[in-house]
Amino acid sequence: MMRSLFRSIPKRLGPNKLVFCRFQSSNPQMSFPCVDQAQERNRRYEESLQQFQTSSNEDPGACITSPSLASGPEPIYGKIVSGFKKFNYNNVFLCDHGGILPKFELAYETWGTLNEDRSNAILLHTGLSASSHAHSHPDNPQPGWWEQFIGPGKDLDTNKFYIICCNILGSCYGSTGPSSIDPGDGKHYATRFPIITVNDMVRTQILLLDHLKIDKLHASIGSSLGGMQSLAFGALAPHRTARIASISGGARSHPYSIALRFTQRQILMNDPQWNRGFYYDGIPPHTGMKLAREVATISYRSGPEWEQRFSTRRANPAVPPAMCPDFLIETYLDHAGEKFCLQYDPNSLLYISKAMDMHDMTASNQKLLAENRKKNQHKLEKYLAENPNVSQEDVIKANSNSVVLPDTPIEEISNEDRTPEPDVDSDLTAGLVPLRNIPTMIMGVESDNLMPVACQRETARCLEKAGNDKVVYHELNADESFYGHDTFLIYRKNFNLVGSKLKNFLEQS
Ligand SMILES: CC(=O)SCCNC(=O)CCNC(=O)[C@H](O)C(C)(C)COP(=O)(O)OP(=O)(O)OC[C@H]1O[C@@H](n2cnc3c(N)ncnc32)[C@H](O)[C@@H]1OP(=O)(O)O
Repeated sequence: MMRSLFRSIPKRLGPNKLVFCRFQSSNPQMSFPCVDQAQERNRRYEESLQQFQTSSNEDPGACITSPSLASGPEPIYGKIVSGFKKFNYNNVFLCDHGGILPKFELAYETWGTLNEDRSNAILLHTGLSASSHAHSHPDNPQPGWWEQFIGPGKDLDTNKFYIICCNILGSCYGSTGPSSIDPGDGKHYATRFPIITVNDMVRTQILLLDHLKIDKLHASIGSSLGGMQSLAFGALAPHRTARIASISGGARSHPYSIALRFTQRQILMNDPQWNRGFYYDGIPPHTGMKLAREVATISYRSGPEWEQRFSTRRANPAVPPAMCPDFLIETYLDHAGEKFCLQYDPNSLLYISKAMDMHDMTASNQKLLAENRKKNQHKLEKYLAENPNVSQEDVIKANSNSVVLPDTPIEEISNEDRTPEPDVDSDLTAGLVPLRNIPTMIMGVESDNLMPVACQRETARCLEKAGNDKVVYHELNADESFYGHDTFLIYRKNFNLVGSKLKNFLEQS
């Protein structure tokens, strides 16, 4: 007679609420609740897909979510259709690596009031998986991912500034990305979506600013990938921002970060359900996503924090050791993966994380991209020839934003005592010349494993060498924050160093 084995595994439902869930093993010999859990998720997804297909005409593939995901820094966007404004750009857009988007959309949200001379706007660039919902508002009252930082009198003071937060190209939270429909054939782009760069993301945002008739920003700011974008903005359009703040970002990726993201992509792409990116009509690669998120979470936080928070405690010392989540750190990672695996589009993760890897503001890389774009101009011409109704002028304007590098290399300040630096330093210095007149705040966190503080030091150093004498550099040491990369997302009342330093920088004349 078949015997069902049950095994209890702990599950956190909220702070300090540990309950035990029971999963039935499909194999009578062995019990692996975490494996059963993935199968159960598959079954639930299949069921909800069927229900969804019968009850709605909407597309289940666009940003899939689970009803159990009702917490976290971002709202549950599910079928993301409202709560933000939309910028529709109906002209062709040529990407840095030669891909063509016949048109694109960007979701954005705003807080505060644009002043009469339109000079108080701050563009808040987001991290990898964030939506435009940085703060609550009447159209979406759920708390945003920077809820505590934005508002009247807050770090981003809405009494003074008009804050614009834009969901990035490639994402799935209302902007055009792999889960969007290709107008060419009415099907999801999936992995036919073009490779995009951080510059491409910023170029679309510059078009949004044109649309909003904002010539010059008070500041371009962001953390993590957002910090990369805020710097890229300075290289693409130095005349369009009065300040830049980059927190835990950097002017180029670190090989360690690339390695971490590569591993996540490999895990995801090797989930058979990824199906080379064409999963929108079926079950998404949720197991790959979950595992990728677990690896990502390891890179988002720090060892010292986890020592204090979890140490080597087991979730339930009363039960025998098991292969499935057992230590508190394991149940924590499991929870983080579970929470995310149906919340975000896997292909968006692939494209955006790849863009982060390729982020490199050295002069040589920026020149290469500019050359690439010139080489690919014929694609635009072909498109225009095939679509005579498209305004040529608009297309040229949209695709003219390119890096503003000097024609002649800058002369390095001579310093005989200085030990020769590796080439990359001068290359990055030359790449940052366009930012030399823009007051720039760089902030790093010593406990950051993902974007090592060395990247922030390098960015600040090269900016100074490029002639920028208004670089403000802050580094939070281990006593000031041990939350690693995610420091910028964690608000601590009366000890909010990220917010307070940013506020000082934004409000100084
Ligand atoms: C790379 C870029 O460009 S951007 C950077 C990317 N970073 C991210 O995406 C951030 C992801 N992290 C988050 O979203 C976090 O929730 C933050 C940063 C917003 C807040 O962090 P914290 O306040 O420390 O909370 P954290 O999420 O770590 O822990 C709380 C959650 O873990 C659960 N939890 C805590 N300990 C355990 C445990 N031992 N076992 C199981 N679950 C646990 C809690 O129940 C809670 O669950 P809930 O969120 O579903 O309510």
